[in-house]
Amino acid sequence: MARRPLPRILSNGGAQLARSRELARTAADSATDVLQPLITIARGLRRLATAARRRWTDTPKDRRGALLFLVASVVLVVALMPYGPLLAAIALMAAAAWQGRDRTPPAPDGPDDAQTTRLTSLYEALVPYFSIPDDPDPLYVHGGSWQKAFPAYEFDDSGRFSHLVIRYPAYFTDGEAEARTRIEHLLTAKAGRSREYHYAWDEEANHLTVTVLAPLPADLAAQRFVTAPGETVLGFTDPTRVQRTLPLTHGEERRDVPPVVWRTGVRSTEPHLLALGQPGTGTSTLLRSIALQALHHGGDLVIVDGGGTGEYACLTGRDGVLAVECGLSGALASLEWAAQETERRLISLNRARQEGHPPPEDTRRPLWILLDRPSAFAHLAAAEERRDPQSLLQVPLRHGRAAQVTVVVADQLDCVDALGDAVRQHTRARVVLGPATADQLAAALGAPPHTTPVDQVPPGRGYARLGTGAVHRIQVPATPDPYDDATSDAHRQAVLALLPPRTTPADGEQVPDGPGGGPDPAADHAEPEPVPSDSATGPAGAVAVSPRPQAAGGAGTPPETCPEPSVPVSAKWEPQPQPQPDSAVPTLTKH
Ligand SMILES: Nc1ncnc2c1ncn2[C@@H]1O[C@H](COP(=O)(O)OP(=O)(O)OP(=O)(O)O)[C@@H](O)[C@H]1O
Repeated sequence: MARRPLPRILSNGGAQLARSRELARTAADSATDVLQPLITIARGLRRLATAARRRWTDTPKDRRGALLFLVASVVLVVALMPYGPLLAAIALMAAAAWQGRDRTPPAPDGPDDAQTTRLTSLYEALVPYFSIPDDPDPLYVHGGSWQKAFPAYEFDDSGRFSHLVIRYPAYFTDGEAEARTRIEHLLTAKAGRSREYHYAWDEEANHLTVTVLAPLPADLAAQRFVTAPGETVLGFTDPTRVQRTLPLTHGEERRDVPPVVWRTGVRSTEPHLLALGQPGTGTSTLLRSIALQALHHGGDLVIVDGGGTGEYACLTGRDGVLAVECGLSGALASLEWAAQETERRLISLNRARQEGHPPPEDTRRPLWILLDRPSAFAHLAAAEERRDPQSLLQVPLRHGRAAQVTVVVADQLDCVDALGDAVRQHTRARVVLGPATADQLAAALGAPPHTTPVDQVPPGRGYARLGTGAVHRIQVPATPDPYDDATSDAHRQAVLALLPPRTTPADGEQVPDGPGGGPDPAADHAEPEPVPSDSATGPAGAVAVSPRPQAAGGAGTPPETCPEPSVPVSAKWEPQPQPQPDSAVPTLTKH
């Protein structure tokens, strides 16, 4: 079915709203400036009236007559004097202006004692890093003054730094990543490890600006995101690094949140994605979130789950989901079909181009291949002397972009050695979730983040980098498995609402229904059916790989443990330039 574009107000409504709010705020500020004298006099008159009323109530009743007589006499004298009423009005306005003045005490000029102690201790800690014995006029010296070293600082209500500008001597090697990292670690320790900091090095001015980052919202649930076809929201980030915002609902509330949007398709510069993380940090949740968005935009999905824990059962048999595979045979069959389908699309596209026709209809529907923990299959395939399913990703990874085929791989950080070369070289969009060392982040993303990772992070929190772009902090929207008992009801309903309807079964075919409308996990432990060899059958037509429920620990289910790495445990992964036009891709290579 043809899709109509979103109305303009929905596609860029967030930006318009933000602009209108900004205009309203500017207008209110200007009006307040112009009306400030009137506001002051009105406030003073109110204070004078309150004081007069208090005086009247405090006066004993037997003296009120005399007081009233005195006031009446003064009013009479003023009224009879030449220019008396005018002078009285001027005097009243002056008194009101004086009474109505802003009486908030001015902020103290310098830091208080506790703040001075913090600044002094930080200065002393930096001395060994920012001084050399031969410096005739050292900026940093033991017992020296911090005033010249810290030109700007701010503290929060708890007395900790919220913003700090640090000057450093020109001979400090701020171009070296190691030297910077040393300073950043020291500052993180001194300013409090429980928060995240952004470090901006100004190499021209020899200034380092440290800013405390507000925690990313961790309560955003899966929902329909206002995005165009070909755009996938990976998560949400800081407003400073992203211009665009998305309107999100959170219960009754509406918020505009800056997203990290990944673009796929023929014009994408990062057509495939690799998500890494420690176990339980939310990589499967990210894949589920991507799957729901892909289905919403009319994509076809092949899901291969090496974890074998049935986390994608909710997608089985849904419109657009071609297969959800947990066993090795099923994974091999599905990926073989996906590789053939990519080739078929390429041939068809090429033929159409040569004949001067537009791309054929059956090559336009996006095909998504989602692989969770392929490293588990690598181990199993080696044990059974069968083909590693990852080897079948070569064609989709290399040529998928032109054929609207997108590959998303998720695996554990410790199992990165088991990922094939093609996966490492062709996944230019990268996400790392959960705790990770600075080295692991730099190796996986191809560049270190400008913020320090914190020790305790909620699930779904991490970093994302699209190609050679900036490294973003990211929080993945909560998209839990709706069939998991631990999932809250609100989150379950949110995910269920996003699932497409079930595929109408072909004649005689049964799509099993389990509890809660889901598939029966015990219904199929058998090896999958052979894949039709005729790959020219488009996914939009007859389903190439018939939907089947998840195997839950059957003979073909891969082990849940991570396979032994094929190189020593100390093996290190580092970014390596590619010998291709897209050579800036962060690749992970063995040492
Ligand atoms: N973005 C998120 N927001 C809220 N909760 C999340 C988020 N991501 C994951 N979780 C929760 O964290 C737990 C682990 O998530 P998930 O299964 O996606 O992790 P994983 O990295 O795939 O781990 P494993 O490989 O062990 O399955 C689940 O309970 C899930 O609901």
